[in-house]
Amino acid sequence: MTDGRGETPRRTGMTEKCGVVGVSLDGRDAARPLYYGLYALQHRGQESAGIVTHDGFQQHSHVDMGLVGEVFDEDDLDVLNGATGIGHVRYPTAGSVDSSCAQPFSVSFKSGSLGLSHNGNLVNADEIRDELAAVGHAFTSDGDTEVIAHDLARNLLEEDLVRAVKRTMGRIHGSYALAISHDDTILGVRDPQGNRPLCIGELEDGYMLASESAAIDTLDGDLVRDVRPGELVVLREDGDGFDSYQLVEEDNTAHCFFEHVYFARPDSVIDETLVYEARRNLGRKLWEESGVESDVVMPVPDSGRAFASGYADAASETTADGDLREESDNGVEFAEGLMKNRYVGRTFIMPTQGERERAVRLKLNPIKSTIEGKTVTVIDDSIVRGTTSTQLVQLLKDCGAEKVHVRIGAPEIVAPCYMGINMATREELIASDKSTTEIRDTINADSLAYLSTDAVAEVLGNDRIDLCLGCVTGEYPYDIDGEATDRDVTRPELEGRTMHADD
Ligand SMILES: O=P(O)(O)OC[C@H]1O[C@H](OP(=O)(O)OP(=O)(O)O)[C@H](O)[C@@H]1O
Ligand SMILES: NC(=O)CC[C@H](N)C(=O)O
Ligand SMILES: [Mg+2]
Repeated sequence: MTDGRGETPRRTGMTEKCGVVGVSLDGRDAARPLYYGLYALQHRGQESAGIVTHDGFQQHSHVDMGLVGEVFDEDDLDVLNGATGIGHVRYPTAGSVDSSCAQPFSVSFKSGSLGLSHNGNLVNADEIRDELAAVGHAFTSDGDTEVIAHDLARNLLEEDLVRAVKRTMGRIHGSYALAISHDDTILGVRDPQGNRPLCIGELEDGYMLASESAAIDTLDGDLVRDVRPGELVVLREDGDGFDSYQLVEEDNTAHCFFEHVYFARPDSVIDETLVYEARRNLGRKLWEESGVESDVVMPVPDSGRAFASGYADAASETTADGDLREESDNGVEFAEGLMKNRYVGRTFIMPTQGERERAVRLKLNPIKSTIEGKTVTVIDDSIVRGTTSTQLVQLLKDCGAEKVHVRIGAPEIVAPCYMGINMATREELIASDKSTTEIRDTINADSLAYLSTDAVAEVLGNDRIDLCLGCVTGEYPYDIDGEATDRDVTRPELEGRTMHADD
């Protein structure tokens, strides 16, 4: 058994949330499929990676700081024996940014062993930790994920698996997509509002769970369906199917709309929607709502690409006034005028403003001939701090653009995310205290428009109340101290262990 929990410096500015994966196979070792599954989810977390497997007798674990390709070598994978297991890639949102919070968490207790991978963020982890610590639980981290593992381990001493999970779900509040190993049984759990994604895949010789369907594709599997909000999925032994238990049912979901806008891979299907198509449709809406005639439309790579392609498509059909184009009217030209250095990752969460500004310049370089003397519309998915758009507008003007219009495929981000995405604090968010006109002036654009929140809901096929829109409305689907809510979120009082599953 290996457990390498070394220290490496924090890797910054590249990812925003965690990725989880779990597999149950018919005899074949799970380690390599888990490794490739994590590789497909690398964009969801680059601070640490880990795998826990079970060979029917004992649990094996290898967890370390770094990228998937750095954390595991052939020897590490060779000793992760067993046909079942779970994996995790982390971007920290709660707890320390070091190996003490790297996942999967492992807990051994009287009736077996547990491994737990978590994507999301609990809003009541401290209350539960205090309560469990008071009855003798020793924690090795300050994160929220270990709290879930301990609570479940404790419940498993008194209840069967399904009841124990239900009881834990009654205690934890916030967002969670979990892949859990209980000895050689693999479980998937999604929070009652389905805030973070989790799906089920069928492989040639088994079943798997993954944050995004792209991980299932990587293993040549088929997407079966999303794990439903409030559902527990138990993968059967020997990869022989899965069982489903709807443990909690809520009237409304709170799917994170930003998974579709920015976080997830465009080739993933989340809650039955292909992310690429959603982005293209958001781009089309953006043209309908705020299209502006210009010589050329260009995306801000990477995430702006699908938005710009939808925007340009719509622009080739109708004018900015909504009239059908004449045959002689060529509409607007679509051009990749900004080249991305593929070795620079995501920039918006880099720790200092200086680093973020340098990174944008390092990452994006304009092609002068597509810009000089032209009216340019640049399309991005979002403006967070305004670093990217401020620099881009300047770059394009330096290249001789006559006018620069900026169009954004999401609404203004006015408030932080508490649900597992590392957004800036209110003070850092450019739209938290500025109007769109003031932002336009700050970034020095000739015009600026964002997509409306209603358009987002319409494109994603949800009512507003079924989405988590906290970062754009300032009203959250959870009870968060000091923040407003958009629904009834009364939580049951913490009553120690008197709260029981009722079936
Ligand atoms: O207003 P800002 O604070 O600059 O943040 C917004 C930018 O950050 C993201 O890009 P990022 O570089 O993180 O990743 P991407 O390559 O996937 O677009 C997003 O796509 C915007 O371009
Ligand atoms: N980004 C996430 O989903 C993070 C999971 C967990 N809250 C952690 O910080 O480890
Ligand atoms: Mg970007």
